[in-house]
Amino acid sequence: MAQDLIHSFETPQEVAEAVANSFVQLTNQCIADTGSCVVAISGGTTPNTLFELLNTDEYRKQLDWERIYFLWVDERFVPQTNPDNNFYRAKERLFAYIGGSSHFYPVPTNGGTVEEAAEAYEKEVMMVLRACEKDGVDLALLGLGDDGHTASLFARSRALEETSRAVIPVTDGKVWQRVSMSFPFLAKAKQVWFTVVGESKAAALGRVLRQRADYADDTWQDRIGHVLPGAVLSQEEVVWYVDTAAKHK
Ligand SMILES: O=C1O[C@H](COP(=O)(O)O)[C@@H](O)[C@H](O)[C@H]1O
Repeated sequence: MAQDLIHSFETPQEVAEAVANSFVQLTNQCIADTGSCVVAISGGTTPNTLFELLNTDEYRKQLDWERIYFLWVDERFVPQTNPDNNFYRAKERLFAYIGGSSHFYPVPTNGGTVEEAAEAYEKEVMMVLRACEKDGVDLALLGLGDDGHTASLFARSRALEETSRAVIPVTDGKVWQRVSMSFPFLAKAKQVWFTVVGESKAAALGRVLRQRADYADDTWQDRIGHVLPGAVLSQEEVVWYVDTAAKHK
């Protein structure tokens, strides 16, 4: 039976500090056990504070940057110079500073079509996993939209019908065309952590947590179509880092 472990904090800053501390512990343990740690980072603005924290002296020196491989859970199909691009935000806050000592793999969005970008990114993701001798990411750091979407997997999207591909183009999501890791792929993540902050998320978080409790005995496949995307993943344990404003309802 799947279980949700919910860590609540007063402020978004405290949430980010808790995630950063767990991130240090998990990546170091994973590297000690397997020689590497493959992390898939959420899109959106919520991870901004985490990126900034990881780029402080305190955290920079606690992380084994050369053995952490950063992938993106999802990306908006806009050039990497566009402030709406998820990699752009992470680069401005973290990767431009960490530079050569880290391995990071942004989604290729600077040309071609969204379908080509998804195909190319899937190959890259598989190449990283092969090199690290893993069949899924060690950690998926996810967020939650006001509408209950996670990654770029939206309720009623065709993307939810995917059964085999790891990375897919999403052309029926919101605002942009997008590239996203699929549920079949995210279902193989060893650890799943959600970070959810702000009052605008309260209604979606409340619904998602209720659905997760109602469907706790169901597989992720059986949940599709019945629950919001944030309630689909059914790893044995899913960890939530939330602030008071998001947990309010
Ligand atoms: O579009 C997206 O939205 C969610 C939430 O974004 P945020 O800006 O509220 O943090 C995000 O988790 C997802 O990865 C992203 O593509």
